[in-house]
Amino acid sequence: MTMKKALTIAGSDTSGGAGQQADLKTFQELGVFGMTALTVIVAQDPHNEWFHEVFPIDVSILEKQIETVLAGIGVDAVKTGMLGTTELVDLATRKIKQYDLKNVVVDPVMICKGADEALHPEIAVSLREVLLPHATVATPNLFEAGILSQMGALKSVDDMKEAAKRIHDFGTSYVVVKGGSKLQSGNAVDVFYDGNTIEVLESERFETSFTHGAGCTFSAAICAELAKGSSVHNAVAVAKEFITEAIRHSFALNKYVGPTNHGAYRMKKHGEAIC
Ligand SMILES: Nc1ncnc2c1ncn2[C@@H]1O[C@H](COP(=O)(O)OP(=O)(O)O)[C@@H](O)[C@H]1O
Ligand SMILES: Cc1ncc(COP(=O)(O)O)c(C=O)c1O
Repeated sequence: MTMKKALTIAGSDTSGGAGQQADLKTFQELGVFGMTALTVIVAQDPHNEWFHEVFPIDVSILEKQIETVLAGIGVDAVKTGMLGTTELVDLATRKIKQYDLKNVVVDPVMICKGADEALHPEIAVSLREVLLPHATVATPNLFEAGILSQMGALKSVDDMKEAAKRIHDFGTSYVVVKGGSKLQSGNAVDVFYDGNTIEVLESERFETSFTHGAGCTFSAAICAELAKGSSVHNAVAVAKEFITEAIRHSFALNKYVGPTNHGAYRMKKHGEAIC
């Protein structure tokens, strides 16, 4: 059996719960061979949960990494995470077009959990006009969907539906707007739009702040399922189940950071005790 392959073009989260570390763990858990192209390195102040420093890498180095994978190996699906600068957004898009990639998941990361301001507000324009037209699936969170759709703060499921439609209009085939724990709702609500029908995806919502990397994990699960040949509808359904179990069993690394548990979905499926 040939193993399916997925590439993440994303940042490094040194603490291991988000970014390409989360993506690789998720690919592995879902039985897909993961590869990486590093865009930025994120360092957090260990004594201040709100402070993030982002160090973008040189565009030519990202290009060499992407070429290593796309020219030398090939992929069944690709996802983008934190891209950090307009130059890195442009390069990632150019490569997606050059290699005519089909299963492209764009997680338009503009913010780290806990913050309330975009890390790189200037990349909104290139995400909207350059990258999103080439996305098979886009997975903005509530904040990112508000910026990309130019609707400002989204406060209701109806706002999320409108934002999903506007983002679809940029050329993205499928859009998932993640309400997560930001939306005032009893459940964890996401909105899924396929260009025709809007579906509201609801799951149990956990009272926890240990959701570091939830969005990365969710989009990586979609990417892994697409790599294995799933339809987008099925891939999103598996990803929702994957992230629900991962958050149900999330845990603290220290008093600030708690990642999701990437092994929980597999352990539950195999009837194993979840640790
Ligand atoms: N507290 C929670 N309980 C259950 N599901 C959650 C919770 N927080 C987020 N989710 C789910 O995790 C996924 C990622 O959402 P979110 O955390 O909002 O993304 P991001 O990390 O991009 O901000 C979504 O499917 C969302 O509904
Ligand atoms: C490299 C990187 N990408 C993405 C994110 C976004 O993480 P989340 O999935 O919690 O939104 C972070 C957050 O710290 C990060 O460090």
